[in-house]
Amino acid sequence: MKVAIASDHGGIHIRKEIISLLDELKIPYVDLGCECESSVDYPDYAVPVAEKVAGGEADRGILICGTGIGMSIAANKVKGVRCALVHDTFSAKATREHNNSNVLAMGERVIGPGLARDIAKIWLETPFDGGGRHEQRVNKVSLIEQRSPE
Ligand SMILES: O=C(CO)[C@H](O)[C@H](O)[C@H](O)COP(=O)(O)O
Repeated sequence: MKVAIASDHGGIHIRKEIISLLDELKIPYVDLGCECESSVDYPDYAVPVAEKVAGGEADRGILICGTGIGMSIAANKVKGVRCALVHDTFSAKATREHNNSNVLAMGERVIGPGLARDIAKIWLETPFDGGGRHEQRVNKVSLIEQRSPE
């Protein structure tokens, strides 16, 4: 598995925490910034991660901003991306099992680094419960993308 990760200025500390988790789990990753403490725009970081996942260069993406909301909205505009905004461990497991989410968004102004690390670990390690009702529902979500105008 390869992960693409990015944050805006509101998510730098949790991004560093998750990078240390990825190192610990020996999961390869590409860190797409941001590099600075100054204010940046979350779509400029969400879209490159989402496109790496949609294009197959990364298997999963992780995005952090202040709330996770802006990142998740932007990432979900990219076809093929199922970005889940998660702030609890139950949802981290459920969104992998039920939604086969391929991008995780979290908010550093909502949760601390310890919980973010636990959420990311569970999300990375939980497989999709495919082959049944969940796969059927995820396929219906993909069909919505196909009927949307370009
Ligand atoms: O996009 C967001 C909210 O939907 C993120 O939380 C951003 O990090 C936040 O909007 C940044 O706010 P700031 O006042 O520019 O620091």
